[in-house]
Amino acid sequence: MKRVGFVGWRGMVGSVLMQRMRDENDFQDIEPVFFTTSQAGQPGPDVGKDVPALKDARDIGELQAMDVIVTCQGGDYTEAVYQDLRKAGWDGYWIDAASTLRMADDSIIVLDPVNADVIRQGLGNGVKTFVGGNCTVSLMLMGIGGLLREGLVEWISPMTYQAASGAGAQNMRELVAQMGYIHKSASDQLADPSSAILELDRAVSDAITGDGYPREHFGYPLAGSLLPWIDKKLDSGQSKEEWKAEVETNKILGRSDNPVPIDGICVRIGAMRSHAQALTIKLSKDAPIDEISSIIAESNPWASVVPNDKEESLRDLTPAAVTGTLNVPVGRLRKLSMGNDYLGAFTVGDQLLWGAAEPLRRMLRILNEG
Ligand SMILES: NC(=O)C1=CN([C@@H]2O[C@H](COP(=O)(O)OP(=O)(O)OC[C@H]3O[C@@H](n4cnc5c(N)ncnc54)[C@H](OP(=O)(O)O)[C@@H]3O)[C@@H](O)[C@H]2O)C=CC1
Ligand SMILES: N[C@@H](CC(=O)OP(=O)(O)O)C(=O)O
Repeated sequence: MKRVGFVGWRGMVGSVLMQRMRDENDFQDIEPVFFTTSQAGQPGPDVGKDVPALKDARDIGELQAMDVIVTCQGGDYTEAVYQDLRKAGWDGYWIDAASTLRMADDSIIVLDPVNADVIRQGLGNGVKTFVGGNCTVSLMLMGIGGLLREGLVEWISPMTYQAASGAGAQNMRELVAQMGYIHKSASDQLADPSSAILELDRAVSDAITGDGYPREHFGYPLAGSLLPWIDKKLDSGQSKEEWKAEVETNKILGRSDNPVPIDGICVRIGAMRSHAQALTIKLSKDAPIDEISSIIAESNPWASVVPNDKEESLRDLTPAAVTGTLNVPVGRLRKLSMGNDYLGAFTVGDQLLWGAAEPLRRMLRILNEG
């Protein structure tokens, strides 16, 4: 049985990973050891079997005793520990949610329903470092990866609608606090159905722009507004989140030598934990919508096609519909007025599941099953 060390298991991504592993009985087949940066010596979590007390996540000696380390602790931790651990001679498997090592030459970005072949080849070549992809990228590929595989895509422009969870647990709290603050500020006008709508609008607007609006974590209003920038600015004028779309997609697909151009604008909206994105896809040929739909629906068990109708789209193609599930529906499929080789699409998925925890869980399973 492999000794598997878990770091970052009590954070937001880590908690989702723990839940999925419990649901799938994954702990049964491994010897889990839990680490912490702040609570060494305390009891480990309940995973249905005895586990030792929490170990210090910065203790290289303890980490070296692991066959596999799974970390959801974040990039600072990876930077602080990974190189020292490798330099100390540790040759185990490192599975990481953070972006730090994603573009390293000796790492593979894992999303096995899309790139099992790349993962298997990497394992065969002795790769030991496996990193989960950016949430938006992974969710796009779970939805329309089949079209890329079939060579139907010349380029993609994704316009994203990203949930608060991508910014962290405190930001999710802040979004709800902002919603509550708005409601409180406008409650008098809301309680009186005959009040003038512009009075309600003014109360909301004053609340959002006023000093009392909770904005410690986002810095700006999200509820009642949106944030058209995610992560830092690069010299290209892209945000880092936008830059990831092309480089990560092509690395996941193992086609960095012949990359598909992918670029768009990433936007934070007031959803809790499911990201959505509208895609403009330049097709390499005038493929019929029926063929495109079949490729998407058959590409993996979690992708599905929502018919391009109002009722189905409003019911099935939203953050509210998919949150907490592994489903990645793709809809609004239609040829755009620019020409028959321009495809419009809209897709949505839970960014804490396929966007973060699930690819790591499945990578551990692949290692365990050999
Ligand atoms: N948020 C996201 O959408 C995604 C995040 N990631 C990556 O995962 C990393 C971790 O993200 P996320 O899970 O959001 O981080 P969190 O802030 O939720 O958790 C990180 C660590 O904070 C410590 N911590 C301190 N106080 C608490 C508390 N009250 N409850 C729980 N944990 C606490 C824990 O470490 P300890 O036990 O050692 O004290 C925990 O492992 C990110 O830095 C990023 O690299 C990747 C993809 C998506
Ligand atoms: N940046 C993403 C979340 C995230 O953690 O991405 P990455 O794993 O690439 O750092 C978002 O804000 O929605």
